[in-house]
Amino acid sequence: MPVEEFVAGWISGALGLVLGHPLDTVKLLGFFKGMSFPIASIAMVNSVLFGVYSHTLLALTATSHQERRAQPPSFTHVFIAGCTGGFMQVYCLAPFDLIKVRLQNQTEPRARPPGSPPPRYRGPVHCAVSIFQEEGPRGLFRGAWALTLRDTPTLGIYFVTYEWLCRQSTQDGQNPSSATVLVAGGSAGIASWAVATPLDVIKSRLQMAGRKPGAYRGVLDCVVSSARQEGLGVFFRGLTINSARAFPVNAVTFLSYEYLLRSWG
Ligand SMILES: CN(C)C(=N)NCCC[C@H](N)C(=O)O
Repeated sequence: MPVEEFVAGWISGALGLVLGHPLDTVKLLGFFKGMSFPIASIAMVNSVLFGVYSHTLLALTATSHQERRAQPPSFTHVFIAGCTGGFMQVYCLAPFDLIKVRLQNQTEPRARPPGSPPPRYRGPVHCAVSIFQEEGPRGLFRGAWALTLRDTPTLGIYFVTYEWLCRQSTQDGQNPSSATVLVAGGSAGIASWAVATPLDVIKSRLQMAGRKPGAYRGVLDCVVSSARQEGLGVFFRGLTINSARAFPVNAVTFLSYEYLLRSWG
């Protein structure tokens, strides 16, 4: 099995992550202060996403990455491959995403008034161990179903948007220019996050609820009670920051992914 797509996905995910670092720091209250954990986790998730996407297209169309400009796959195949990549990366992403959300929602030590109790989780590893001890192994996958609903279709949309925009401004059989890849990749990031944001809100609420008594009974219950209590606007919370971050992160991710695969021939 060719591994270049997985390696290129890992490196491009890491580069996108470094670029998104300032916005993640704002969004995540210091979670990305250290880069080693996100690089080991989110870049690995990107590697699964791009690797599975490319291998699914290979299975569906019998074309390798290099052959796909001359013989472009149909958008239906691109969508199916994107959904498959999105579905497969969820089970790798779920525990890391849960840790991120739990850390994001606790007060930063720097901001704590003197005398207040220390934060519940001391860092990503302590957070993972505590969840495992308190909620069992399944606790680490809390919110995974909402994450599956969020990522399966949205990653289909992600790759279709990218491919469609590249083909609009590229002659048949040619590779898209760097400027085209940057714009198409950034726009794919924005389009996918715009669609993903409502389920992102629900997923984060389920992840935060943990095993608390009175917590939501499931995805639907969380959707209904959030809408009843806070109105439909609740589903668009975070849309602006998600989009502002999505453009540069995904522009760089796609540019480095394409560049690496082209230079490896
Ligand atoms: C809407 N979703 C979930 C995505 N488009 N995911 C793929 C892009 C991942 C990239 N590292 C990012 O954080 O934007």
